[in-house]
Amino acid sequence: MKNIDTALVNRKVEQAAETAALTENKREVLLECMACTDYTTLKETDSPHSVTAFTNHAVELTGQGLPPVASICVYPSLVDAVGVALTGIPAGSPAENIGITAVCGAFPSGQTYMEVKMLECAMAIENGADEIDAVINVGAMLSGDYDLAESELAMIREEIDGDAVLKVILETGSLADPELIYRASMLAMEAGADFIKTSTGKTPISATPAAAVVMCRAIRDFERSCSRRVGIKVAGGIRTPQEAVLYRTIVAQELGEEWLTPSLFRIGASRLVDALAPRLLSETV
Ligand SMILES: O=C[C@H](O)COP(=O)(O)O
Repeated sequence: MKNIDTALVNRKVEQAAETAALTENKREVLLECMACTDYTTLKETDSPHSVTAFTNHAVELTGQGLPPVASICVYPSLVDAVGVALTGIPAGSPAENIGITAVCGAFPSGQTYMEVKMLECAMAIENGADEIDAVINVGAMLSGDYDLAESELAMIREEIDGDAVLKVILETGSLADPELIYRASMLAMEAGADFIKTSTGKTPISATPAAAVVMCRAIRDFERSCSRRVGIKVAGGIRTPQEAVLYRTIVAQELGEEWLTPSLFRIGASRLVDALAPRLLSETV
């Protein structure tokens, strides 16, 4: 078990906060945060009609000169509605690059049969999902049954094969212990995750800067030992441009500027775009 120096993690967060404060009003930084956002709607009230309007809004923002978000993130049953809303985008439009993320595997609890989880992933992909966000077996992690947690993720990886990007949600607020967050990060990457993601956004504690630092350290160690780059997605409770810039700064500080691309860094958020877009459109930054 890796020993995590919590005092060092806290110093890293403070250091990132100081750097972030210098860049949080820079237009190019905010544009980059927008391009790395998985624009998310995960509400019990969502419907084909509401996610169509949600998707159209993201597309319209590109027409006003803002970058396309990385993906639209929805429940699996709404993937096809997003797909329909995205078809018909003229070739060459920046909005063409918007992907579709489906939260799968009995999101957010993950508490169902493996067969159901795998079927849900397969159906989401069949309906047009490019990316799957699936939660780790948090109960298994907390009970010390790490082999079970890893083998379940490996089964999901095998099910989706190379047909979609796999983001594994660690639910860091529930794992709480930094050493357990590090271990969960490592086993998710060993099971084949393309990204590790902090949280579902459905628990009392979601993304925290300290958890992001620990995950970045695991990503760095994993790359050193396995020569594979894994992305990080921070998600849950991120509403303001300042928060987004803090996470971006943590990623740059811990992993390097080369991680600041949608293929290695995502911000999962339902409200961030509504805060970023007016500022960027009013050109006050
Ligand atoms: O996966 C993304 C999260 O559910 C988004 O959480 P949020 O609604 O707090 O932004």
